[in-house]
Amino acid sequence: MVLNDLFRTGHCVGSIPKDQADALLRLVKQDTFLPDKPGSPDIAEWESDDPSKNLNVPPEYLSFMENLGSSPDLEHFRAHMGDWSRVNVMLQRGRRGDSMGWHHDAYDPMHLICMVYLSDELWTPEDGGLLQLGEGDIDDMGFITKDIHVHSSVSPNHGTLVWCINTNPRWVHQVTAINTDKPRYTLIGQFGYRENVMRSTVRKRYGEALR
Ligand SMILES: O=C(O)CCC(=O)C(=O)O
Ligand SMILES: [Fe+2]
Repeated sequence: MVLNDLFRTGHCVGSIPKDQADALLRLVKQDTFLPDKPGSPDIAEWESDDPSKNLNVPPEYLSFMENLGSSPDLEHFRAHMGDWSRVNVMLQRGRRGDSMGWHHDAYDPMHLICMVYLSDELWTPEDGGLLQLGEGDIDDMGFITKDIHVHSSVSPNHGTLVWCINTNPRWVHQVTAINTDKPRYTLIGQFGYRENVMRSTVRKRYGEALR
């Protein structure tokens, strides 16, 4: 965890050990994915619409994320706010043509999120599927408006780990269109507090259409 990067730009980029990435990729390849909206990545069948209420995360993924959340790298956060009492996990498979527009993870009010990429093949920028991390002005609802300044573009290579602060709605991310037949796997972790999740009225605030 590079605190300067994280607090200057809202994100930082690192990696997980190769043996852990290899073990996760083996699991992911055996998983079943269901289609989401056209143009959006497929989602693991064990996911739920409300990640904070999902009790069906396979234990191998959950334990990996719980370990990541308790790593010394995150001590700064836990010193301020206490140990995470809720860890969400999601898994997605993007394919050619899929993309995701600029957003922060407003669909669940968790404090810190991470993305872990898993792949057998090497990704180049020409393959698309870049995770872009940016910043821009927001409207009164906390949604990004326009003129996003892109801080980083990250290819989804095996073992890459990206941390994002999810409490500042100016810090957003998107996924550019995938231009290759390589499957693009993302394991997503969200770290926060059960109390906040239970009290959340996200759909009341942002509307029922929110994912
Ligand atoms: O797959 C990625 O790189 C990003 C996924 C994401 O932003 C999300 O599911 O909210
Ligand atoms: Fe996201």
